[in-house]
Amino acid sequence: MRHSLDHSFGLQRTASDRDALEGKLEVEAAAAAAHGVSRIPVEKQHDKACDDNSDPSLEMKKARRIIGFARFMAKTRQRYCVLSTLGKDTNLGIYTGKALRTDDVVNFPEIAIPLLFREWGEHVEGVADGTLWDRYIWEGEVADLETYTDRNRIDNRAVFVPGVGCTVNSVLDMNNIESTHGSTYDTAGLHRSRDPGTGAFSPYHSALTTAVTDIAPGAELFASYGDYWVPSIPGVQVTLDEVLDVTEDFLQNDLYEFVQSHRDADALTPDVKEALFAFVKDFPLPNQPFSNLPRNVPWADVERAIHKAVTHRKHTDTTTDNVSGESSVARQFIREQSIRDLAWLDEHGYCQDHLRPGRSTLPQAGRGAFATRNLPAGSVVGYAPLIHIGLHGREVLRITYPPSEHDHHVGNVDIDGENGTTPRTNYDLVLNYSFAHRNSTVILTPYGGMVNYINHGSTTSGRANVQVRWPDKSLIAHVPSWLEQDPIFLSETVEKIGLSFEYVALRDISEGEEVFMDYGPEWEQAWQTHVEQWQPVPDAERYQHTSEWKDLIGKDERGDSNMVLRTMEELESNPYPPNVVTMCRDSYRVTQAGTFEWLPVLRQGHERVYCNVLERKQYKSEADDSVANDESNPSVTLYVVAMQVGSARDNRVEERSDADEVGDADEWIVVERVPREEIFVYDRAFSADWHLPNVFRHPMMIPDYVMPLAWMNGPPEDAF
Ligand SMILES: C[S@@+](CC[C@H](N)C(=O)[O-])C[C@H]1O[C@@H](n2cnc3c(N)ncnc32)[C@H](O)[C@@H]1O
Repeated sequence: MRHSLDHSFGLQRTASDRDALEGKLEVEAAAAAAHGVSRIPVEKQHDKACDDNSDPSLEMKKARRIIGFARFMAKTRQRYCVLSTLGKDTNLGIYTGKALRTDDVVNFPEIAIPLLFREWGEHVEGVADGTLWDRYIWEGEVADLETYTDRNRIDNRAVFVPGVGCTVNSVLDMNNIESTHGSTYDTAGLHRSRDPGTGAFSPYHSALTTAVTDIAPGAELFASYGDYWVPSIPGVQVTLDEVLDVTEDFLQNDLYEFVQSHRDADALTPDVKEALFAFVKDFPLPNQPFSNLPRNVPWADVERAIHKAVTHRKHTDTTTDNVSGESSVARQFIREQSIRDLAWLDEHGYCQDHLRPGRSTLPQAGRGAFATRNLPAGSVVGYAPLIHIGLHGREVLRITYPPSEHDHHVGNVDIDGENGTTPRTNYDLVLNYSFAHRNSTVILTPYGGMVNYINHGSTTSGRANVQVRWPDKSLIAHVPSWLEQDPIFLSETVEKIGLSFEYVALRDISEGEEVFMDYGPEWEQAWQTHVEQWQPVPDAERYQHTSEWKDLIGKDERGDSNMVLRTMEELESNPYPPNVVTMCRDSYRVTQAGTFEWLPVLRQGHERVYCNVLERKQYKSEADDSVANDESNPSVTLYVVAMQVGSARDNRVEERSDADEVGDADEWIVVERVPREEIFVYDRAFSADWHLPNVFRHPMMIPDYVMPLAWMNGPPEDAF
């Protein structure tokens, strides 16, 4: 047994303590929501940098989410990461140890680590190493990442969100949780003008997951990954709606019908029916619809349930052959079987909420992991399955920055000079969250809840209070024999996870204490060298991410989208930070007078063009041409902008066959009457801290005491 329910922080408080705390947090959360302290609403996440809005239903939604989180904080109790009950127990799953109500927050907010080494939706065929990663990549939009090109807002950004989002199973129309989109951009107080830790950790946080329905204690959590995502990943353990429909159709229209139509046959005894059912369930050929048939349930029970469903359907719906939804017997059994006994979870599961995130006590480290309860020496405080790369991790994780017209803004110059030809390379940020060994090509990235927040503290200094170890038995995500296989095996085994770390307390850890592990002497040496040699990039003082900058420039009571944008003339004396751009869609019409006027956007495309504000004009209304000169009359502000329409044609270059049609990127036109909400304020592509050329990159080192001999295939050519 790894831990006891009685160790739960929540249970140590009296019921009235808890209620009082819960009430207090709810009040605080509601107050925070009322003051607009919140995350970016889901509906607006595609255009994060520009606007929020004050739609009351969104405010309600925000407030409910915050209250949900407050409830979660007040009722901290264990959640688990254990075998899935689905199918044949072949993948991990997450269970709740406590009852959840709709909108409750399920977990502590997770980190979101942006990825450049792999694009969203890019499932590379035939490349073994790194392919396993395809299953753990989310669309960058999920965490509100800045785009990778300024002008196209849907380029394939990718993000890694460890924890619940990586472990949860999907039974598509049965989802009971939902990952909340968006993130909080938080550099933990570090700035590129003074801090060597800048860009060495991810600034994107708060990937919350919320319950979309009431959930019983012990129930497995299911998310919907989206039907469109799943088929592109071979063998992924997701049950599609349509597969469940086939299962249901087989159960009700084939098996049940067959049994009914032969019910007078002497040979069809109860034993024969059970044998027939068992045969189909364990059909020797891989067949997903059959593998979703109710397991560990006798046919007699299934038959009774189908009978009930069929009778119910006859009474309620005589016109369609509806076998999904409420009357779906397969779904009903999956739901029932996915609830585990709490004692069983306690015995077999790994608690995922012993740790919570917070700002590290180490000034340059960013955020860290803190104990949510007293954790005794020897107890498992965290658990993480590991995404492995066997042979070519150093190549896979090495990224090349595309030369772009904005490189000089972020110090991202080609190494040959500003107009040179050799693009800059670096390791992707996720390397800092991965383990490697000096004498091996193997790279392991943990995806358990909260463990990615654990910072380095050396054993010699006495700061380290946890260490990693291999689980001592076979688990769904840990196959001990892999520790005896060589890196070639790991590089070829890309269809499943087979390695996990346990994070074990080296001594008693008190509630609230920061948790540290020893990343190894090489890491410590590399960090010291980095700090000694670090220099800020040119013009660093002027950098401000838009998430902070928008607040500073001021907003009126209607919210960010009404932030007054500066004209080019005003910018001369009061410039934006160099990383900020203004953009809009190239949507305009030519007036009879031959001028250009904004046309309300019909094409909701994702392409943008650069624009510069020339003038702000007051009109009586958006539809009214007359300029308002009476200050006391209500009026709207519309913008006159210079729009770089040539760049829009550049955007479409690839789609054109005739190169002559391509316009001049320097072609600018003046467009009148552009509403404020159609001008977007963005961070330039590649301007965020983690793209800087002077950032620290180093993996944590796999400790020698856990490093399998079989993996030591010699020092890699490209050492870190
Ligand atoms: C696995 S992450 C730990 C979580 C990270 N602090 C965060 O905010 O996401 C490793 C990175 O954290 C930072 N870090 C960890 N321990 C540190 C230490 N002792 N001193 C400075 N930075 C540290 C470094 O940027 C390192 O590359």
